Amino acid sequence: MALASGVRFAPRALLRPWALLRGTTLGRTEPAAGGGGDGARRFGSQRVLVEPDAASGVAVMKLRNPSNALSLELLTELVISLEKLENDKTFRGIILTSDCPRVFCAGLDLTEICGRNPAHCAEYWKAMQELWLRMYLSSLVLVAAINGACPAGGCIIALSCDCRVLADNPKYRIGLNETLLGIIAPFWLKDTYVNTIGHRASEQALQLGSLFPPAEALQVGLVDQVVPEDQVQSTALSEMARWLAVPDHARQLTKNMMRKATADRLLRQRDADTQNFVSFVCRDSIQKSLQAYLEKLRQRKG
Ligand SMILES: CCCCCC/C=C/CC(=O)SCCNC(=O)CCNC(=O)[C@H](O)C(C)(C)COP(=O)(O)OP(=O)(O)OC[C@H]1O[C@@H](n2cnc3c(N)ncnc32)[C@H](O)[C@@H]1OP(=O)(O)O
Repeated sequence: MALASGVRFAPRALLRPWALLRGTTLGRTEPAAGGGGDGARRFGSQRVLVEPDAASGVAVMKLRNPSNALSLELLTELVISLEKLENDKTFRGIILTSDCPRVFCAGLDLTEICGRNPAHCAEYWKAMQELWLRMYLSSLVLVAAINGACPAGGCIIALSCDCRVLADNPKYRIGLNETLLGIIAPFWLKDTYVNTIGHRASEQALQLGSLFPPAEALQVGLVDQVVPEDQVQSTALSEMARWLAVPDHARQLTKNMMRKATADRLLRQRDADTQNFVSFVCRDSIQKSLQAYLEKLRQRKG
């Protein structure tokens, strides 16, 4: 964890993301539409598309999984893409957005924890912890351009960024709705919520499983700007410029000062948190309610 200009304080070797790659296509590089030099080359994988702009030092990272549910593969590909950008000194910021219509991120991929064995659930949860740790402590500026629904794990991905811009569409609700599924947000999701909107608002929202429409999300402080849908990207870029106007080392050390204690809490209890998650989700009663919820989602589609 060097602390200097170009600081990299994110714990890099928390887990070896490459070891998680199972038949993904990460690492492919393709020229962006219109061609161009290195700065215009996209890279990415099946589930994450990265459009880097070397001139501005900003990369746009697009999620492109079905409903952007956080499958093990998506988590792994996100960690690897993030690491790749962090290790390239050209880049100072990432705009995270969705390539999937109407959904920014549907949260945990429930098929990863429904009808799976404990070992799989543990592997999955470790990958979730890993992504959160890396995003929450990233030395880069992360701006979430939220162009769709953003429940539960999707909300946590957005809250791990430094700044959030939400499209003004009443269907694009954001929040931690775990209690409505009969599950409990783990302490580090709760901590992230409290750090963003404060204790009392979190206490209410977490117990009620509130999903906030844009105006309410802005009011409670879950997002920083609500703008018409066609202005989400441009507003995210303007926000990025504001954050990048600050010298990197001062901003990075300040970010670390604000977030490290929260991340350390998970780092200290990572194994216990994994065991707790696995024993909870593998209970028969929880499996039944997750199964019923998934079924409801599938039927709703028709
Ligand atoms: C100690 C215990 C600790 C426990 C901690 C657990 C932490 C949990 C955090 C979570 O993230 S739990 C997941 C919560 N997520 C949700 O409740 C979102 C559910 N999805 C939706 O509400 C909607 O899908 C949407 C995101 C608003 C999108 O709506 P849209 O109408 O555009 O799409 P659908 O037709 O509903 O869905 C399309 C397709 O995707 C499947 N799907 C949606 N969400 C998930 C998901 N989270 N996991 C798995 N699959 C999902 C849905 O079933 C459809 O599938 P199909 O096969 O195409 O029919």
